[in-house]
Amino acid sequence: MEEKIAIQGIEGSFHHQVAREYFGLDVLVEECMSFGEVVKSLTTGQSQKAVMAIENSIAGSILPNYALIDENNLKIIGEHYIPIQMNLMAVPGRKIEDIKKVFSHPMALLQCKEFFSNYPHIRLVEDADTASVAKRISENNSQHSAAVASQTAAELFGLEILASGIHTIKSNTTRFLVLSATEENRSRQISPNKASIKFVMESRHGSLVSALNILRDFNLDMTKIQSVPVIEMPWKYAFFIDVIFDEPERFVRAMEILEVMTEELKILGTYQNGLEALASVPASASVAKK
Ligand SMILES: O=C(O)C(=O)C[C@]1(C(=O)O)C=C[C@@H](O)C=C1
Repeated sequence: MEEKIAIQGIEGSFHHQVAREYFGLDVLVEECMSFGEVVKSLTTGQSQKAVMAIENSIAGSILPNYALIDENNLKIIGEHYIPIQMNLMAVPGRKIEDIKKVFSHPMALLQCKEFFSNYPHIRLVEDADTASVAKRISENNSQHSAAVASQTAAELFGLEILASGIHTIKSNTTRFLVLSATEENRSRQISPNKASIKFVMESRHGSLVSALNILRDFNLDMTKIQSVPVIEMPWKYAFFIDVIFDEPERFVRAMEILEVMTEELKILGTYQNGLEALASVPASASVAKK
């Protein structure tokens, strides 16, 4: 059976771009219209792996995705970063003054807030993904609506770009996780140098600092810490932490100690640090047309 990769969005979305860069140009994707659907596709075995955005350098973390990964016991088997270039597009011949509504994925709209503050006559409407709104505007020949999406989406669906590079900070980057329902389903057998963990601690003076000191003692370099509320227990938090390391044995030893110190410790996955690969990608790289 050919391996299927669940993505949020359709062909021409940023998730699609990631799937093609990570798995190869002829990757077989399962298009899902929400992150919940992506997870369902994995847990029901419809897809073997998935790509899921987790944070953006302008808009921040996608917190519900941490909960989805955790609650469904998904494994993080890789990560991939891409530079994100946002463009405003409409059917050919339209001007920005003609546009009354702009549709896109919520994270995409957040990344362009500053641009739209100059156009108060435009209403921003959240939608499933960047590419599907571009497709719909094209199919309906909408005269007063526009989409925020990639240049690839404009090319795929025959739209004209009214303004390019409209994201607030030019070095806009999104980090995506590669997920699987089982640990065995790894795609790359290279030894891991990054890990994502989650822990919950008793809330007492200095408990988080003691846990972080263990990471430091074992030379684990923390690249991210995210607190997420524990839903059943108001004002209690789970900490999601990413670390990079040179020696996997040090990671294993640190986890043995953290296991004892915490109420709950979960290793969400060990994988290859994707930032090293980003350094070699040109800023304008995008999905080639099929
Ligand atoms: O709508 C898309 O094209 C997506 O792939 C979704 C998504 C996201 O989930 O953050 C991906 C990257 C960008 O940061 C904006 C939107």
